[in-house]
Amino acid sequence: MAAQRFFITGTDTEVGKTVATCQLLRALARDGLRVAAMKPVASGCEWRGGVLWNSDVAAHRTAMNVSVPEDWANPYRFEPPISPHLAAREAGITVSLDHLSDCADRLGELADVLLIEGAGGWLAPLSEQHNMADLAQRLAAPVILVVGLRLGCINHALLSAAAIHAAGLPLAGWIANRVDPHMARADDNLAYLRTKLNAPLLAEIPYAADAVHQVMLLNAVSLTGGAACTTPDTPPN
Ligand SMILES: Nc1ncnc2c1ncn2[C@@H]1O[C@H](COP(=O)(O)OP(=O)(O)OP(=O)(O)O)[C@@H](O)[C@H]1O
Ligand SMILES: C[C@H](N)[C@H](N)CCCCCC(=O)O
Ligand SMILES: [Mg+2]
Repeated sequence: MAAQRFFITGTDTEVGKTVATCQLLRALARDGLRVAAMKPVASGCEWRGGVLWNSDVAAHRTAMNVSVPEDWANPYRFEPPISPHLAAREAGITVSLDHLSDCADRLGELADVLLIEGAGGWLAPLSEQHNMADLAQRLAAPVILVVGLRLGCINHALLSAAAIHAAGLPLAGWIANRVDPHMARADDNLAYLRTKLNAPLLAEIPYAADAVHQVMLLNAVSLTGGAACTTPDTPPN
């Protein structure tokens, strides 16, 4: 049976999509599920042993519990750390949604859950024609929004949620990631978002130097079991 897939987006680049993806993979694996991740397009790669290496893809590999071919998990990789549409254009490559959909289908045969991490935020472009939202639509993947808790994130989170809704995709849930340990009124910001984002808060990720290696403490929410999603009245801790 094909994997249940989720598209992991964020309020911006560098808000913790990779950290959240890795933590969620581990949490689901601990529940006995076969989990895989995909990074459809990675810009910001480096040459290692004659091949382009990407840190997001490498991090995903530490948290997956199935073996998947690199060319399916990360079909497009580019060296410069710039917007994917520019990196692809400079490389003379057109990112194909057909190809990405094909790779996601193949990966989906190997796992129970497939997490697909976008690059940048919801409308980051893949080409002159397409962006992450088009890809998520093409993959028909419910969306998980990672909110990097820092000043400005309320606006970014609500705009992202509105755009996800406008794309006709369900917001399966959101994750609050404490990327800024010095953020003033962080809890008040989080409380406001809980009242305004019309989706369950799946988890809060504390600030930690080794966050990418940790396991997500999921709230009492069913992502994969088919039961109704619920957010507890009182968050854990
Ligand atoms: N909870 C956290 N505590 C401490 N550092 C964090 C946390 N979450 C993320 N970081 C750090 O912030 C940086 C950005 O995180 P990450 O790479 O997960 O972002 P991203 O949204 O995946 O970025 P991109 O758009 O490049 O894929 C990384 O250095 C990461 O280790
Ligand atoms: C290189 C970086 N870390 C990401 N992979 C790409 C971020 C693209 C952002 C595009 C934009 O919204 O301006
Ligand atoms: Mg990332």
